[in-house]
Amino acid sequence: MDLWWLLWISLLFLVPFILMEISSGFKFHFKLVYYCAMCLLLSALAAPMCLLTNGGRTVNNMRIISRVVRTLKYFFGVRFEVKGLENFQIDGPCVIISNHQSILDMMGLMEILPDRCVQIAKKELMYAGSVGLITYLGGVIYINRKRTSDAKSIMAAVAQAMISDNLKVWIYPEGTRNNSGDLLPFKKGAFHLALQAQVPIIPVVYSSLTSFYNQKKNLFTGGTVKVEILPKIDTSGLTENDITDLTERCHQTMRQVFFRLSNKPYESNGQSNCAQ
Ligand SMILES: CCCCCCCCCCCCCC(=O)SCCNC(=O)CCNC(=O)[C@H](O)C(C)(C)COP(=O)(O)OP(=O)(O)OC[C@H]1O[C@@H](n2cnc3c(N)ncnc32)[C@H](O)[C@@H]1OP(=O)(O)O
Ligand SMILES: CCCCCCCC/C=C\CCCCCCCC(=O)OC[C@@H](O)COP(=O)(O)O
Repeated sequence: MDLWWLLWISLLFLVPFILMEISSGFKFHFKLVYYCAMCLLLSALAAPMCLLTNGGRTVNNMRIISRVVRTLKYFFGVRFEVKGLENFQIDGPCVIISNHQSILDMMGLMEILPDRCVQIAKKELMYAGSVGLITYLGGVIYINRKRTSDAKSIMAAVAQAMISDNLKVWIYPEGTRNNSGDLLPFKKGAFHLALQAQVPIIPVVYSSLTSFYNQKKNLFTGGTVKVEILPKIDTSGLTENDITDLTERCHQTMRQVFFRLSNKPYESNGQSNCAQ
C-alpha cells in the first residue's frame, strides 16, 4: 500500500514535469523552425526587390536586405539598445569585428549595418535556399573554412576590393557561432585583412543572449540585446609582426565590454585570446 502511494505521489510530480519539458522543448524547436521559415520567407520577398532595384549582386542590395530583416525582431520580441553608432561614421573602408552567438545574430547585424558593408560567411550558407540567394545578391563573400589557403587568397582579394570599391567588411573573428557566455579565441583573418588593406578595425559587441535564448535549456523567449559600437582601432603602420598583439588587444577589449553588457563579473583568466 505504501509503495502505491509513493508511486502516485511521484507520478503527480513527474507527469507535469515531463509535460513541461516536452512542451518547452517543443516550443523551443517550433520557434527555431519558425525563425528559419521567416528568414527564408523574408529573403524570398527581398530577392525580387533587390533584382528589380539593382539588377544583380551588389552591396547596394544590403540596404534593402537590412530594411526587410529589421522587421524580424517584432515577430520574436527581441529589442536592441544601441550605443556608439557615431563610431561607424568614418570615411572609407574598415573591418568590423563582432561576437557571434547564434543564427539570431542576423537581426542584430541588420539592425546597425552601416552603408556599403558586406560580410564574410561560410560557403555552406550559399546553399540555404532563398537565404543563400539573398546573401549572394547582397555581395556576401564566401570562404571555405576547411581550406586555409583558399580562405587566405580570398581574403587577399577582399583587401583589394575594399579599397577599390570603398567597402566595409563585417567579420565574426570567432569563426563560428558560440553561445557559451564567453568569447572564443579569435582567428586572425580579420586582422590580416585590416593590415593588408591598411584600414581601421571597428569592434562591435552584443550582450549575451543566454537569458532569453539558450539551446541547452530549450529557452527562446523575447529579450533585450545591448549593442555597443566601440571606437575604431587604427592599424596604420602596423606590420605582420603586430598581428598577434592586435588580435589579443581586440579580444581583450571586446571580452571586457561583453561581460559588462551582459551584467556578468569579468573573469580575466578566461580562454586564451588567440586561436592557435
Ligand atoms: C533573413 C536572412 C538573413 C540575411 C543575412 C545576410 C547577411 C549574411 C551574414 C552571414 C554571416 C555568416 C557568418 C559566418 O558564416 S561565420 C563563419 C565564417 N567566418 C569566418 O570564419 C571568419 C573568421 N575566420 C577567419 O578570419 C580565419 O582566420 C580564416 C577563415 C581566414 C582562416 O581560417 P582557418 O581556420 O583556415 O585558419 P586560421 O585562422 O587558423 O589561420 C591559419 C594561419 O593563417 C594565417 N592567416 C589567416 N588569415 C590570413 C590572411 N588573410 N593572410 C595571411 N595569413 C592569414 C593565420 O595567422 C595563421 O597563421 P599563424 O598566425 O598561426 O602563423
Ligand atoms: C532548397 C534548399 C532549402 C534549404 C533550406 C535551408 C534552411 C536554412 C534556413 C534558414 C536559415 C536561416 C539562417 C539565417 C542566416 C544565419 C547565418 C548564420 O548564422 O550562419 C552560421 C554561421 O555564421 C556560423 O556557422 P557555424 O556556427 O560554424 O555552423
